[in-house]
Amino acid sequence: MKEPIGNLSGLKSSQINALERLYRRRVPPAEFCTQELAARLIELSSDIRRQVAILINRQGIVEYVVVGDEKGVVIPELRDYPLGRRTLRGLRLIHTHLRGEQITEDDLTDLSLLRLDLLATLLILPGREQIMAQLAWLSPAPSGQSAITDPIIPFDRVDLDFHHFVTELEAELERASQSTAQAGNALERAILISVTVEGTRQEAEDSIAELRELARTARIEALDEFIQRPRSLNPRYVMGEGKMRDVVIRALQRGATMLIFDQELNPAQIRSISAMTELKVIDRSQLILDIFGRRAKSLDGKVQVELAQLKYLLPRLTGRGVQMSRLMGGIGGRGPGETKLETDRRRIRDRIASLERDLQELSRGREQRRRQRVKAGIPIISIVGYTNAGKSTLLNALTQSEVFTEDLLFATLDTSTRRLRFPREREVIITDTVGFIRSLPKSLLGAFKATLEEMRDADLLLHVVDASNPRFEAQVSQVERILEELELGDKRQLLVFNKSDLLTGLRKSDMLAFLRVRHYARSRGAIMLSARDRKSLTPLVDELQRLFWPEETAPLTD
Ligand SMILES: Nc1nc2c(ncn2[C@@H]2O[C@H](COP(=O)(O)OP(=O)(O)OP(=O)(O)O)[C@@H](O)[C@H]2O)c(=O)[nH]1
Ligand SMILES: [Mg+2]
Repeated sequence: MKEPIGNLSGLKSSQINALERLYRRRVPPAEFCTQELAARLIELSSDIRRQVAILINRQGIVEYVVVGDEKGVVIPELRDYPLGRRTLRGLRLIHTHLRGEQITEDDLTDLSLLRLDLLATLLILPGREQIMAQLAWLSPAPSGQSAITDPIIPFDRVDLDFHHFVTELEAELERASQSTAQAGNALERAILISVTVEGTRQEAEDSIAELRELARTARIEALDEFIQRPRSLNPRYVMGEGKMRDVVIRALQRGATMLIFDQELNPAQIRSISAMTELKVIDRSQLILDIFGRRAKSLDGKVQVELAQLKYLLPRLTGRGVQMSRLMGGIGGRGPGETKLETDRRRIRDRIASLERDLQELSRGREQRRRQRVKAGIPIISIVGYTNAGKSTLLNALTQSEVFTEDLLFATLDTSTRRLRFPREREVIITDTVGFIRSLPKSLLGAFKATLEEMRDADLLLHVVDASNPRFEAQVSQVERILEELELGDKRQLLVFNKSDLLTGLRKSDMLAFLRVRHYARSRGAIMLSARDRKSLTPLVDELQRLFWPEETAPLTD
């Protein structure tokens, strides 16, 4: 037999038994609550001077009996009724108000956050005997008020065919959330959130624009964006609790399945936000990890990504099971895997240790191959740059090969190495590397280990920039900063401004922006080219030849 939940202290056992018997009640499908049940709730509630709440499922079975205090009642975690992708919980909440008060803001917050089928309060107005009721339900209108509240009326005048009502409401809510979400192959629908106390609004916007790109790469549809720039960060919710709640309600209204934060959340923040909602809560790092997880093809890449994922998750595994599973569930229910999820921290540590051994093994193999190359005395060039700059395309164009390229972030995770032949039997080795991105957490840098090793060996770093990206300056500095961090700042570098074909359009649409790019490129001695146009590569090839074989003055023949 189920027991009542909540504030039972000081209650007589007869009172507890009476509350417990509420679990035996049944409500017919057409009614939201029977007259007798309503009367009983009022009676029990005034006897114990506390609010009493019941949650009834669609079969009319009482699933939870909850006791509050005089002013309110705390709804427990509805573990057996996860929301998942449904728009409504499948539970209605009926509770008593002791002082004849109207439905409160807290009641409406419960309704919105829990996505209840219906919220009803039962009350007796002062000096009256009759049981009164007030009903509220979620509004299907995609914007504006999230709930609709009826006036208080006598219980016996409530005219509601519950089954019909809830079916219609659910269909309407479903339609409303679908109309905001585009049909497509998106795995998830997300609300993007940036909360920052540093930098300008423009910087926050640029960063969230990039987060949108990351989301697109992970096949997540971004439904909406919130940028908050509070004076100080809230330690529990990053933004203020009330604001966080508004965002969550908004997200549920729009049919979102997850919240993505542009800033890294600490474990405590992920926990408190997850306690507020069943939406998945992830941050930029986790999103990047997820993309890496999908994109890693080689054994080496896979091992490194799993390692980075586990290292990221380990300190975050202090929560209860549910939160843990949500954290590790990943996007579209993937991630390091549901089975690993139940394993405890100990097993994760073991796994980390074993992956690290694998990695060492793999790294030894790489080391050997590299040593051979160095011994052969062939110059090595590493192509580096921001993600999506066109690094792989340039490698392909230079070496006439077919490395995978795509207009998504992190198309390349595994390094590929090609030979570029020059006249007179000269050649260099060119390696393609994973793209950089801002706010790349340290734990993720480890995942680039193979790439990094390649870069250490390089005689020259070819820094490729997407000249058509409005944020190219910031991207150049990001890449330079990461290279500094990797202690590669002193390596010889050549700046290449790629996608020059797109600048013709820019010149027409935004002359000033065009001049800015050109000025910047010239002042930095960059080579302009388009990796899509092989003819435009000649200045680069000439320059490489000049750099590696300066004594030769023979003109390039190609
Ligand atoms: N218009 C134009 N598009 C280009 C040019 N070079 C590359 N692209 C496109 O830019 C996108 C990204 O190219 P990739 O070569 O995959 O970029 P990457 O730097 O290797 O990206 P990651 O591997 O994701 O870091 C692709 O859609 C390319 O077709 C260019 O010169 N002009
Ligand atoms: Mg690439």
